[in-house]
Amino acid sequence: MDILLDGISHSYDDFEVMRNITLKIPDGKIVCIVGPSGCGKSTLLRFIGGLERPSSGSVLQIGEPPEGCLNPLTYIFQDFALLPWRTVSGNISLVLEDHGIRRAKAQSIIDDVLERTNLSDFANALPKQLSGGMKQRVAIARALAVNPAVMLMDEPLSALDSQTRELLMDDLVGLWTRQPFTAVYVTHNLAEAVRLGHSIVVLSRRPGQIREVVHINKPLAERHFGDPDLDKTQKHLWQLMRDEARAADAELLNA
Ligand SMILES: Nc1ncnc2c1ncn2[C@@H]1O[C@H](COP(=O)(O)OP(=O)(O)OP(=O)(O)O)[C@@H](O)[C@H]1O
Repeated sequence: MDILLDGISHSYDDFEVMRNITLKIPDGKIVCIVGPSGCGKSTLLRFIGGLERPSSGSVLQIGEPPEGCLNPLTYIFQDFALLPWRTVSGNISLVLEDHGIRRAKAQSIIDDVLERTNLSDFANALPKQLSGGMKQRVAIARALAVNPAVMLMDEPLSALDSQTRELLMDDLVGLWTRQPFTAVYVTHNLAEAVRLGHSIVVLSRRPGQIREVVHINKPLAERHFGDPDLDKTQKHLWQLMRDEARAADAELLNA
């Protein structure tokens, strides 16, 4: 299923947040969204997820969700959002219970997503026993369990230290390579964007408008830490963003 954002503009009363965003999220691709603080990245994600409606323009779903999809648009947040009293398995089974899926069918889905996220040995652990990186793996496994059409990822790695972020990026690349998924991935981190994005949308400061969409053709599995091509793209992204980020920073300070 593709998602098309068609001419999205939004204001909160007379506070204009974004202007005329038109963008396609193609099936099976990861689209990263970067831009200075306050340019409307999370707001755009809420529009795609249907949690809020834009003042004008529309979010169109083109085509059918994948077979067995329980929840077409599924969020992954930076704070993991796990229930502390439920085990890893229990946290995943919760989203299946919501859809009336229990017992053997639920167990086979849980086993599959735990295996795909290398969590099989931690099925009975409680969140408090897990590191931040492991908790985020559980959140990813939980999202995969509903076989979403599109994963909406809002700064999913930003609560983690840099080594753990590297490991999780490798995991996401491995997951995508084994079974491509569609994602909109909001991040402040340009290194994440060039490692994970098939395309990277650079927004201007508020009101957020698309400044440029950068496409990266190198397969995800061939992108590595310190890759000179990626470094070049990252520098280009930073050049696009630097002045906007500085202006946005000053704007927030003066608000
Ligand atoms: N419900 C709301 N009511 C009023 N203003 C809002 C609301 N939600 C967001 N905003 C404002 O809209 C602007 C865009 O917010 P948003 O959180 O989407 O930006 P962002 O690009 O994700 O920011 P950051 O990178 O800092 O997370 C901000 O100025 C924010 O204060």
